[in-house]
Amino acid sequence: MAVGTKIMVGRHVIVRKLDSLEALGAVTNICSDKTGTLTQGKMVVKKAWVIAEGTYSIGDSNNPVDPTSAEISFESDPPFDHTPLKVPKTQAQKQAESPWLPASEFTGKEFLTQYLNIATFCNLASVHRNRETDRWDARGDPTEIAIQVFASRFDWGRRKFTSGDNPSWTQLAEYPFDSDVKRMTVIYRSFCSDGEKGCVEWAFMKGAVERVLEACTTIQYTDGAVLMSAEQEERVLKNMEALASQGLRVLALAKRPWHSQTEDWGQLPREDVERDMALFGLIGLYDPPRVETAGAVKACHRAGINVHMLTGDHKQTARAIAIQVGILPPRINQLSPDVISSMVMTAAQFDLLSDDAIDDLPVLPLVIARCTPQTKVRMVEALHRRKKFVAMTGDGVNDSPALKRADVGIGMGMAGSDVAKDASDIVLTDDNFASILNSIEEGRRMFDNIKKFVLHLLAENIAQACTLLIGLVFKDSTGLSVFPLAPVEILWIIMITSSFPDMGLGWEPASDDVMTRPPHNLKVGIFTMELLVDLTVYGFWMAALCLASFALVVFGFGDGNLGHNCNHRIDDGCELVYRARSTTFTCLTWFALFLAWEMVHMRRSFFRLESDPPHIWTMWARHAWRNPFLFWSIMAGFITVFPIIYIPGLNTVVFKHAPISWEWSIVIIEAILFFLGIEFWKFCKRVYFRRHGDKVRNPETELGANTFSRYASTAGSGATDGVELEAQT
Ligand SMILES: Nc1ncnc2c1ncn2[C@@H]1O[C@H](COP(=O)(O)OP(=O)(O)OP(=O)(O)O)[C@@H](O)[C@H]1O
Ligand code: NA
Repeated sequence: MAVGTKIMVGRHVIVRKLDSLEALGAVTNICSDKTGTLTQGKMVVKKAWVIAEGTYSIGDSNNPVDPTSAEISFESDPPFDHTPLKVPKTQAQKQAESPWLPASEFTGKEFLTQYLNIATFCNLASVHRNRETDRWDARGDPTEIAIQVFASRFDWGRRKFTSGDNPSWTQLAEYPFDSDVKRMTVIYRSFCSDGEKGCVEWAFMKGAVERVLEACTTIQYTDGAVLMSAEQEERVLKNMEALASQGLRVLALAKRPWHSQTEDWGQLPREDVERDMALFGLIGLYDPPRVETAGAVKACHRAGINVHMLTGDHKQTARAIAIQVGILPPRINQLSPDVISSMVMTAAQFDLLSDDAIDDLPVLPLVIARCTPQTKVRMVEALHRRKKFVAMTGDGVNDSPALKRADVGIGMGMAGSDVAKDASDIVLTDDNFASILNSIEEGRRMFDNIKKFVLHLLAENIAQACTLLIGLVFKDSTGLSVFPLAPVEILWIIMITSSFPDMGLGWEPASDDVMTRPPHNLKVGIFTMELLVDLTVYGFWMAALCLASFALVVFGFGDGNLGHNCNHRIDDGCELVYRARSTTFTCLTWFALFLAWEMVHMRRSFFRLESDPPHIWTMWARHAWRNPFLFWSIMAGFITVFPIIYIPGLNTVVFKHAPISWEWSIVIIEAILFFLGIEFWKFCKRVYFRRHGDKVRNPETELGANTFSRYASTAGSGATDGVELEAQT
C-alpha cells in the first residue's frame, strides 16, 4: 500500500484513504464534472451578441488571458442567423463581409460601450500585465476572467475606471454569484462632476440565461427598450442555443438604472435589485476540452468504465463538449430523440423522475446538465441500485454529500473547496480527468499484485502440504514414514521462496492489459474461481513433480532402501534417502521460485508477457529483468540451494539431506516439465477465455445494440447497431 501511495503523488494523485486505490481499480462508473476537469478551465469569450447591434466574434489567440492577442469581426445579425445550419458562407465571403480587425476599430459604438460596462463592472476578476515578467496575469473565477479579458480587448478593463484618487465609477453593492442562484448583480455609480446632482447609478447583472431572463422585463434594441414578450424570450433562447450548441457557455448581460436615495447599500434585499432589468445581450465563452480528455475517456471505455458528465452548465453546451470528448457518440444527431433524451438530461428532468422511474430507464443518462449537488447524490444512488461501483468528482462546497456517498470520492486539488477535499478519498493535484485514469490503473495493478502474491503463496503451500501428506506412504521396514522433505528444509523453503519473491510480486509493474479488461468485482474479491482452480492445479503439479523426484531417486534408480530412522540420522543405510531428499528439496525450492515468475501474469506465458513483443527470443530475459527485485530474490534463492546441499554438517545434520550428483539431471528435467506443465495450463486458459472470456462492455454497447437499432434513424446513417457506433467513437 505504502508503495502505491508514493507512486501516485508523482502521477498527480494524493491518496487520502489508503484502501481507496484498491477500490478505484474496481470502479465501473465515473461521474465527472466538466469545468476544469474535462475541460481546461481556461475560458475565452468567443461570441458577444449585443442585441441592439449585432454579433462580435473573437478570433483565436494562443494566450487566453492576453487581451491584446486576438482580432475581432462583426456581423449585424444575431448568432442564430449565422450558425452552420443556415446557408454556409465561403471563407472569402465571410472575410469580405466581416473582416477581422483589431478591437480598437470598434470602440465608441454606443451599445457596445454599454454592454462592456456590464461585462467589466459585474465582474470580480482582474487582468493586468505583470511589469516584471511582461506577461499577462489574471486572477478570479475563469468565467469572469474571460469576460474581463474580453472587456480589456476594447480597453475597457475595470481598473481603468475604478482605480486612482478620482475613479469615474465606484461600486456600491454586490450580490454575489453562487451555484444555486447562478447569477450575480452589482450596483455602480458613475462619476459626476457637478456634485450629487446628475449622478447615475446602475444595477448590472450577468448569469445563466434562464436566470437572468427571470429578472428582465425589457430587452434593449437600437430604438429603445421593448417589452419582453414570449416571442422576444423565445428569440433570445434560440440565439442562446445557437451559441451553446457550439460548446459555448452562454451568459446573459442585463442592466437597469438605479434611483434610490439610500446610503445603506448593504441593506437592499436582492429581490428588489434583481428585477425590472433590460436585457442587453449574450456572451459565449469557450472552455476547450483538455487535450488528454478524449483519450482518457476512450481509455475508460476500453477498461469497461462508463463516464458520465454532471455539469452546472447548459444542456446544449454540455452536450457539445460531451461529444467533443467522446462521452456521447459523435453522430448523436442521427439517433432518435428518445435515445438522445435518455442520454442527455437536465437536472430538472432527472429530479422529476421518481426512484422507480429512474430504475426503469434502460440506461442512466451520460450527461446531466444544470446539475445541482443534490442531483449528484441521486445519481450515485441510482448507480448503486444498479450495483455499480462509482467514482465521483466534486469541487464545490455542496458536493460533499455526493463525494461521501460515492464509493470513491475524488476532490480537486487546485479549484476545489476544502470542504470537498475533506470529503474525498483521493485528490487530483492537477484537477485533470486523465489523472483519474492513472489511479485506476494503479488500483488495478495493486489488486493484481495482491492476487499474484496470494496465488503464489497458496499454491506453494498446497505443494508442500501435498508432498508431505502423500509422502507419508514412504514407509521403512519398521513401518515408520520417511519424510520426503525434512522439517528444516520446509521452513527454509518457506523463508527463501515466499518472503522476498512475494514482496517482489508486489512491485510488479502493471501489465499492458490492465486497462483493457473489465473492472474486477470487489464483492468477489481476489478469490475468483479462476484463482482457486489455478492454485489447485499449480499446487498439485508441483507436489506431483516433487514426489516423483523422491520416488525416482529411491525406487527408480536406487534400490528402494528406505533405511532405518532416516528422519533423524544418516547412519543405518539412509544415504539414499538423504540424496533423494536433496533432490526433492532442490526441486521444490526452484519450482516455488520460478512459480513467482509464472505468476507475473495469470494467463499469458512467462515467455511472452507483452502482447506485442519486439524480440521474441530474448524477451523472457527482459521480463525477468524488468522487476529487478523479483529477479534478485529469485536468483538468491536459486543459488543458496548449493551451499545448503554441499556444506558438510549443515547438510546432513541440520537439513537431513546429502550431496547429490547424477540426481541433478532429474532436477533439470523436472524443472523443464514444471514450466511445460504450467505453460500448458495457461495455454488452455487462454483458449478458454478467448471463447468465454469476460469482455469489456462499452457504454455504447451497454446502451444496448437493440436500443440503438430500434431507435437509430434510418436516414442515410450507417449506425444500425451499437457495434457500429462503437467503431465510430
Ligand atoms: N461568475 C459568474 N457570474 C454569473 N454567472 C455565472 C458565473 N459563473 C457561472 N455562472 C453561470 O452559472 C452556471 C453554472 O455555474 P456553476 O459554477 O454551477 O457550474 P460549474 O461548476 O462552473 O460547471 P461544472 O459543474 O461543469 O464544473 C454557468 O453555466 C453560468 O451560466
Ligand atoms: Na466545476
